[in-house]
Amino acid sequence: MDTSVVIERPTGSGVAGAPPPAIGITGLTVTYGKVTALADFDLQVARGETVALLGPSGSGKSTALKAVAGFLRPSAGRVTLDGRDVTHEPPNKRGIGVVVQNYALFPHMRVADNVAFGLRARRVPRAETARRVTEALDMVGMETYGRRYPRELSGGQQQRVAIARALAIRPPVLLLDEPLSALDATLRSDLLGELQRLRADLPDVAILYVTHDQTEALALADRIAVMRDARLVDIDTTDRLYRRPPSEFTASFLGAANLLPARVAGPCAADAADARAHVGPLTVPVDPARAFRADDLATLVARPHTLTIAEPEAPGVLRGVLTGTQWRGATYRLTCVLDEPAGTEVRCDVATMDGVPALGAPVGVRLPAEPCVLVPVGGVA
Ligand SMILES: Nc1ncnc2c1ncn2[C@@H]1O[C@H](COP(=O)(O)OP(=O)(O)OP(=O)(O)O)[C@@H](O)[C@H]1O
Repeated sequence: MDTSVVIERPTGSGVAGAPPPAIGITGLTVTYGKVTALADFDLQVARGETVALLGPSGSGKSTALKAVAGFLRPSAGRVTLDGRDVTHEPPNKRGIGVVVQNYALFPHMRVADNVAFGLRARRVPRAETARRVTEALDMVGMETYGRRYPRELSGGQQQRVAIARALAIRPPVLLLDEPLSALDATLRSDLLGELQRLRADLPDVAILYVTHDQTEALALADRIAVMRDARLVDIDTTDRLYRRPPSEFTASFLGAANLLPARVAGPCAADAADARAHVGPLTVPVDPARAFRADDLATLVARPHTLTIAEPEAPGVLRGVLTGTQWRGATYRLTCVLDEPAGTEVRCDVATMDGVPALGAPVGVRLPAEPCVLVPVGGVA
């Protein structure tokens, strides 16, 4: 008799009685020849939730999105939509709205026909199609452009039309693959604002948003999934991942971060309230992202805007030398090289140059009063 036990991973939300996730991805693996583009990837997106897939180029973000859309066939794992297994369904049966970075509008069709395309393919009656095209164009502020051709629109306008086209089918799931990356900085910022407004207009739609731009992820996502080398490395709510990154990689990828070498003062559990670590000559309270043993080497994460400048002889500061200043518009970014931990470079954002010494002069760097997060050493490429 076969006594082996097959352990199935849950595809639902994991909570008895809870609705299945709008998007459920379980153990998804995609290979291109010898390249593993996505390895054993798990992610669930709830109805009404926006999850950003954030990671460097080549980390597998678009591959994950394409597998959800049905544009490629995974070598293992499955995809569910609202609990329905769609792993082997073609894209047009999945009922998903997809927007990619280079608009992909049909050049020979007017804007209204582009937006109507998915509805006509679904044989939606003509009057209803007209109503939904107007509604979708209205949502992206393009209601007066229906008769234009794509070539008569700016890049930002074309991307709005592409979003309207995806929305016209009223999809429960919207996949956005770097939708702003082809636009210049001003347009990107405008359209980011519009996507935020649009999000509020679509309270039930689950959105998976692929980007390598942390600003977009921070602005739009409820949760961020950080990817690296075909794998999901960290996932949490946007606020928590930014304020309390669990790894050096996520800390540095999600905003500027100083990574200070530290040594753990005593054994501590993850999240322990009384944990302390030695940083240079100081012993400071820390917020451990995981359990550490006494004397473990670790890394203290401090965002540049949380550090302040002080007199080098002031108590409780890390002494160093000011090696650089850079005006960044709203703030100045100071670079200091610490005496201890020797040679460690820290960046500190200050609103004014008042009290900042001359380049090459000694300076004190004060850590924030709130404990900084302590993460394991290593992991930044
Ligand atoms: N059609 C393909 N054939 C072979 N390898 C591919 C193919 N598409 C992607 N890859 C490889 O799979 C890996 C993941 O690619 P993917 O496009 O998912 O990354 P990404 O994180 O979306 O990157 P980017 O931000 O640059 O778009 C990369 O190593 C890439 O070179």
